[in-house]
Amino acid sequence: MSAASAAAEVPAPALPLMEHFYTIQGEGYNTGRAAYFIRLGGCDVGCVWCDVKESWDAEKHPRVAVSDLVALATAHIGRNVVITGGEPLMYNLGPLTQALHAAGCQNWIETSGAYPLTGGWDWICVSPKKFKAPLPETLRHAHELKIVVFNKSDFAWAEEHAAQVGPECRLYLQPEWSKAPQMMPLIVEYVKNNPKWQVSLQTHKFLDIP
Ligand SMILES: C[S@@+](CC[C@H](N)C(=O)[O-])C[C@H]1O[C@@H](n2cnc3c(N)ncnc32)[C@H](O)[C@@H]1O
Ligand SMILES: Nc1nc2[nH]cc(C(=O)O)c2c(=O)[nH]1
Ligand code: SF4
Ligand SMILES: [Mg+2]
Repeated sequence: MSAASAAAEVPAPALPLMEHFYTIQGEGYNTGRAAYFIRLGGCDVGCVWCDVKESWDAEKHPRVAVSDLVALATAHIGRNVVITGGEPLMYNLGPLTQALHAAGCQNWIETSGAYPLTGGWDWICVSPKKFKAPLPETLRHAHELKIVVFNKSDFAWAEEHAAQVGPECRLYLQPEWSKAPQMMPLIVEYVKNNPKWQVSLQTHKFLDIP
């Protein structure tokens, strides 16, 4: 047996699955588009304002085989799949993204960029965090940079990261959900004065959908 066919018979490692749902992408460039969300468990970045802290402990979530994840993601008419978490890049996403592509999916990722980029992606959203710095290599691959604005010092921090992405990368400022009433007027003024940036809102929270 060749090394290649032996490798093909080794099943891809199962991944901890917190939740999965078919919804509308609520944030950033692909806002408004139907997408199947796969939320992997496990994150050690520790954002104080994280809106999905239940995802952090990978052990709390069952491991699911790649083939079963693909079956879930392709059970609806849409073929856009968002891999999120938790921090999805804590895992090697090569086998999952390969299987999703083979099933005709478009693979999108939501990541902090704190771990090496693995897998094949049609859209990469990097949302860097102060709590664990993004890798320069991952920032260079971003199609979209999405900065969560928690206080007014975050605009200068956003510019530091905008200087590290490629020339085609879309730039978004998204208010931290609980601070939106205070931060939104500042974001509006900032985008008016710095039009390379765009506003991103967590529209799914206004719509009360997942
Ligand atoms: C829950 S995270 C999971 C993916 C990855 N760990 C990350 O942080 O990019 C998904 C997206 O939600 C954003 N997010 C998390 N908590 C938020 C909050 N309280 N307000 C606004 N955006 C938030 C993150 O910055 C990220 O862009
Ligand atoms: N509708 C919807 N859009 C999203 N965009 C990014 C999300 C995430 O938690 O990664 C998310 C989410 O949880 N729901
Ligand atoms: S990196 Fe993402 S999942 Fe992890 S704590 Fe921060 S917002 Fe939450
Ligand atoms: Mg979310």
